[in-house]
Amino acid sequence: MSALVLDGLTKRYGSFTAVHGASLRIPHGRFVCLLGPSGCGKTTLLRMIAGLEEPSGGQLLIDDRDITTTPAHKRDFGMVFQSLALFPHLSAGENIAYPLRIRGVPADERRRKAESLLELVRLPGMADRPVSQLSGGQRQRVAIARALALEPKLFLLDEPLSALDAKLREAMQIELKQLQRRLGITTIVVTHDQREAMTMADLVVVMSEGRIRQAAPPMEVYRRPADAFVADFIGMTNLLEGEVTAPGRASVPGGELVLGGLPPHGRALLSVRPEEVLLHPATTPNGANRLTGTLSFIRDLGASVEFRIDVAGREIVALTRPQDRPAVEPGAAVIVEIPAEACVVLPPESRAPDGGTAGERPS
Ligand SMILES: Nc1ncnc2c1ncn2[C@@H]1O[C@H](COP(=O)(O)OP(=O)(O)OP(=O)(O)O)[C@@H](O)[C@H]1O
Repeated sequence: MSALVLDGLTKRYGSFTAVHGASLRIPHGRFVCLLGPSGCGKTTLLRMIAGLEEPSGGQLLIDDRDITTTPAHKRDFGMVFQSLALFPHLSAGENIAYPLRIRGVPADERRRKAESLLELVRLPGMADRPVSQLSGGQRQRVAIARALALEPKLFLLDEPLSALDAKLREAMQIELKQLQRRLGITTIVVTHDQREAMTMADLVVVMSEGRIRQAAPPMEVYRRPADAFVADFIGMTNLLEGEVTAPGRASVPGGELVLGGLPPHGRALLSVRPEEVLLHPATTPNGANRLTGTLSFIRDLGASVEFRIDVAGREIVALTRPQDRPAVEPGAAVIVEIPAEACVVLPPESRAPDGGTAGERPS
């Protein structure tokens, strides 16, 4: 049984469609990140799940019960917004206890519950501290504790960490993930930050232009992107365009690749992660899946070394560990090896029109 089912959820604003038929099954206890660039419809989708936005089409089910038209306050969901929306004149404890007060929970029980929630979010003994005297990260935790006060069935967060500085944000990502694991509560977070999604999610839902492009565990989204948009949005990739010349063979700029999973004929679009690309000096014997190019740039990134290679007028990026750095210098002729198993064959029509990939040569 699925905890939450989205079945063709659609949102139209006049003639503009913000979310096109989003369908997804989210089993109990999963941590889901809705990930995509600005304007892709992730907040609209979350707001439809929360009951804050009425769908123009489709259905929403929780444990097989249709809640598409159930008002937000009857859904038993906890929400944290980017703004946090804490009451500045109340203490941390009073903020957390607020939803309990609305429900008529007696004062001593409210106090006990607020204190245990403060412990849960690692702010023990802070119940009486005015919210105005808390740091950004502490306020974040109070907002999370308040959203959890009514033991919601579903925990929904919209860019909850975006106001925090980079270091605190990373720490909070890990903390939020650990908290979710401890509670086992089904959680959906909106983010535009792919590292954040990779850190926290069991299921990454990649969206663009109002559509779900792929919903899969983080490493699957990285290793087996469903299309060029996902390949390009998650991490860095080389997109190689070619033509199928024979079964299992494709010609690409600079040579030929032998690999599985190609269409029988026509165009082929391949994604190859830079860390899978092997770089050899030009003295290495040429062979299958080896393209000849010229090394144009080397970047030492500390934990890795990045090589930019001009292959038949296209740029290919390779990444190695510093200890595996080949003895090549800019301007040298090199051989780029693309192992067959490193290639992901993508639908050719999914090529992002604006490029912006590692494989795109800057003009
Ligand atoms: N009330 C509205 N009326 C008209 N258009 C809207 C409305 N709300 C959202 N949109 C449009 O729907 C699209 C999706 O918006 P949404 O806020 O869901 O995107 P998002 O992916 O969350 O972006 P961001 O990361 O910038 O918040 C955008 O083009 C937005 O302008």
